[in-house]
Amino acid sequence: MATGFGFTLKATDGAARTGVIATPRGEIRTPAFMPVGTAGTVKAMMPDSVRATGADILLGNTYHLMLRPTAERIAHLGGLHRFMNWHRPILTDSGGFQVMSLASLRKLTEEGVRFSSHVDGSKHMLSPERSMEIQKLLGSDIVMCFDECPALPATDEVVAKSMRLSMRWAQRSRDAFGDRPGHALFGIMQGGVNRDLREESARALTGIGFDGYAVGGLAVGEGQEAMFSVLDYAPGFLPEGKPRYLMGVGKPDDIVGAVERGIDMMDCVLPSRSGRTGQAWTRMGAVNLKNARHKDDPRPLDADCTCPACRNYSRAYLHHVVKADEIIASMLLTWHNLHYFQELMQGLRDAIGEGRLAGFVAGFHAQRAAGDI
Ligand SMILES: CC1(C)O[C@H]2[C@@H](O1)[C@@]1(COC(C)(C)O1)O[C@@H]2CNc1nc2cc3nc(N)[nH]c(=O)c3cc2[nH]1
Ligand SMILES: [Zn+2]
Repeated sequence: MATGFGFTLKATDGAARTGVIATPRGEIRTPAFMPVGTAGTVKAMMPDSVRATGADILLGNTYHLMLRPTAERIAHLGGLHRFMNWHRPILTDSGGFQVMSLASLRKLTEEGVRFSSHVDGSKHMLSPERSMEIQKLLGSDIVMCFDECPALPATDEVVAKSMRLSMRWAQRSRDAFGDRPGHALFGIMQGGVNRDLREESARALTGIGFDGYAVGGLAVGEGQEAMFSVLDYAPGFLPEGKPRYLMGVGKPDDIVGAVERGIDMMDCVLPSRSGRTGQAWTRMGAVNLKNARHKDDPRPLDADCTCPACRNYSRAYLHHVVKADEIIASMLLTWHNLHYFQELMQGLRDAIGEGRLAGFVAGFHAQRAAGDI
């Protein structure tokens, strides 16, 4: 790991691991869930509230911040931590995935990607070198290589061609990142759902050498079964002593299955995005607070949850403010969802640490199957 970074494995249970990533801005307990703060904010949350849910690290996006307010402006104002008032670790995605999923008029070449902003149509370019420069300007603690994530389904030929481009871009990212004590660079494995291509990608990345390794190219619509079939072998292609980060995942049962298969870090817009649409995630399963059945229900969302929404409000109130599209609805449900996701991560960390993950997972699934939610 880079100077100032260290990953200590504390326990394993089957393929699952629990440990700590030490960084200059604080420790990250793994397995870790990273709330997504795309444009310098975890939507509907104050930074102190994000911390209160149990988050050790959050995610920012090169693509969004380079367009607005620009990385140069954030650097001029003291960097992303100062700008958004979050002084613990930040991981930034490198922009390639967001360009392909959000920008228009994209032109992909060996050099990089030229595209038009989805914000104002202005012309931009991202390359491994420019992505490293932007992430350095932002001051993020964990920098992601610039890669290309092919949309699935795709032929093996298309996936292979894209993966090999990403591996050349990984080398260029490494070269451009240089030696930055206190900052880590993570490589991103590609290869779709093809085991040989995944292994080829892992060999290429470990040959270059990174402080951590992401499993990319998943959570792009392939479905849980296909994702788990890749995770049954892909983490094992990566160095045991380095963090393994599964990008863009996911629903609670995706998270549990990924941790069982050796993943240490995850991020997903789900808890925050669904919180803004009236959807709550609970130990018993998903609850849609738009549903009229809640309008007279005096019970809390989850009587065993200690978050502000569950401690102080009824389902009837949550239903009312969701239906009225009140701002507090997004605040309360986002807080609850992030609190639940972090509580799930703590449960996983404790279970792995005590060698009882199988029982924890069985209980997790049993709770979701049973009872009225
Ligand atoms: C764009 C947005 C907001 O991010 C979510 C969500 O939409 C959406 C869109 O389609 C679904 C699947 C429904 O979820 O996919 C995102 C979650 N999956 C995901 N995020 C990723 C980020 C990644 N970053 C890099 N650099 N490389 C990758 O290979 C990569 C793969 C990823 N997979
Ligand atoms: Zn709650």
